[in-house]
Amino acid sequence: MLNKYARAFFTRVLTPFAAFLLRRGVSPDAVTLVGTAGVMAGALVFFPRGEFFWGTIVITLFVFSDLVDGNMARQAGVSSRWGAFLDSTLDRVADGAIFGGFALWYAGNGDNDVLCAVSIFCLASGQVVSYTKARGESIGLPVAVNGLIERAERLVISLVAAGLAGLHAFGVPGIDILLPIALWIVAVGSLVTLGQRVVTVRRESAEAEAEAAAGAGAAGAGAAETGAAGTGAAGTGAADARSQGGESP
Ligand SMILES: CCCCCCCC/C=C\CCCCCCCC(=O)OC[C@H](COP(=O)(O)O[C@@H]1[C@H](O)[C@H](OP(=O)(O)O)[C@@H](O)[C@H](O)[C@H]1O)OC(=O)CCCCCCC/C=C\CCCCCCCC
Ligand SMILES: Nc1ccn([C@@H]2O[C@H](COP(=O)(O)O)[C@@H](O)[C@H]2O)c(=O)n1
Ligand SMILES: [Mg+2]
Ligand SMILES: [Mg+2]
Repeated sequence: MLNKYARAFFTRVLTPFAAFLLRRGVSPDAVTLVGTAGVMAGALVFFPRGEFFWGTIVITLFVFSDLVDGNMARQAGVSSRWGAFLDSTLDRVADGAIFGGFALWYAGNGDNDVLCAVSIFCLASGQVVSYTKARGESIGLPVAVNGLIERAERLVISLVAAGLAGLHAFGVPGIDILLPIALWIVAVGSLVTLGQRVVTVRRESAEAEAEAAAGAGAAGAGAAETGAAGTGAAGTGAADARSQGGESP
C-alpha cells in the first residue's frame, strides 16, 4: 500500500537530493552500501541496549537511502540488474539487523522470551515473504500480489513504534507498550501476507502448467494430423513444459 501511494511523494521529495549526490560524483551503489551500514549500526548498537529512540533516529536517517539509490540510478540512466540485486539483497541484511536488534534486547535486559520469539518470527517471516516473490519471479511467474504488509509497512509500523516507545526513557509513561503491539501486528500481518503470496504463486503456477499442457496438446494434435509426430508427442511436450516451468529463470 505504501509502495503504491507513498513512493510517488517520496520520489518527488528526494529527487533533488539524489541529483545533488550524482553531481558530487556519488554512485547509487555507494548509497546502497552506506545506507545499509547506517541502518545496521543504528539497529545493532542502540536496540540491544534498549535505546529505541536514538536507534530509530539513526535508522531513519539512513533507511531512506533505499529510495534514493534507485532514484539516482534512474536519473543517471544506470539502472542495472546488479543494482537491483544489490538493493534487494541488502534490504534483507538491513531488515535482519532491525528485528535482530529487537530480539537481542528482549533476550537480554528486556528479559521477555515471548517478545524475543515474536521478534525472531518477524525477522524470519519478513525474509520469507520477500523470498516468495523473488523465487516466484525467478521461475517465470508474475506473482501479481503484494499482500497486506510489504517491507515498507513492516518498517514504518515497527520503527514508528520503536521511536515512540523510546520516549519512555525520557519520562513519557506507558508508551513503551507500543513496541510489543507493533511487533505482534507485524508478525500476524507477515503471516497473512505470506499466505496471500503462497496462494497466488500456487494459482499462477497451476495456470501456467495448464497453459503449457494445452499448448503442448495442441502442438501434438497438429503434428499427428500432418503425420509428422507419433501419439507420444503431446505427453512428452507437457512433461518438458513442466520441467521448464520449475527450473528456468
Ligand atoms: C517523537 C519522535 C519519535 C521518533 C519517531 C521516528 C519516526 C521515524 C519512523 C519511521 C520512519 C520509517 C521510515 C521507513 C521508510 C521505509 C522506506 C523504505 O526503505 O522503503 C523501501 C520500500 C521498498 O523498496 P524496494 O523496492 O527497494 O524493496 C523491495 C522490497 O523490499 C520487497 O520486499 P517485500 O515487500 O516483497 O517484502 C522485495 O521483494 C524486493 O526485493 C525489494 O526490492 O520502498 C517503498 O515501499 C516506497 C514507499 C516508502 C514509504 C515510506 C513511508 C514513510 C512514512 C512515514 C515515515 C514518517 C513517520 C513519522 C512518524 C513520526 C511519529 C512520531
Ligand atoms: N545501487 C542501485 C540501487 C538500485 N538500482 C535500481 O533501482 C531499483 C530499485 O529502486 P528503488 O527506488 O526501490 O531503490 C533497482 O531495481 C535497480 O533497477 C540500481 O541500479 N543500483
Ligand atoms: Mg533502493
Ligand atoms: Mg530496497
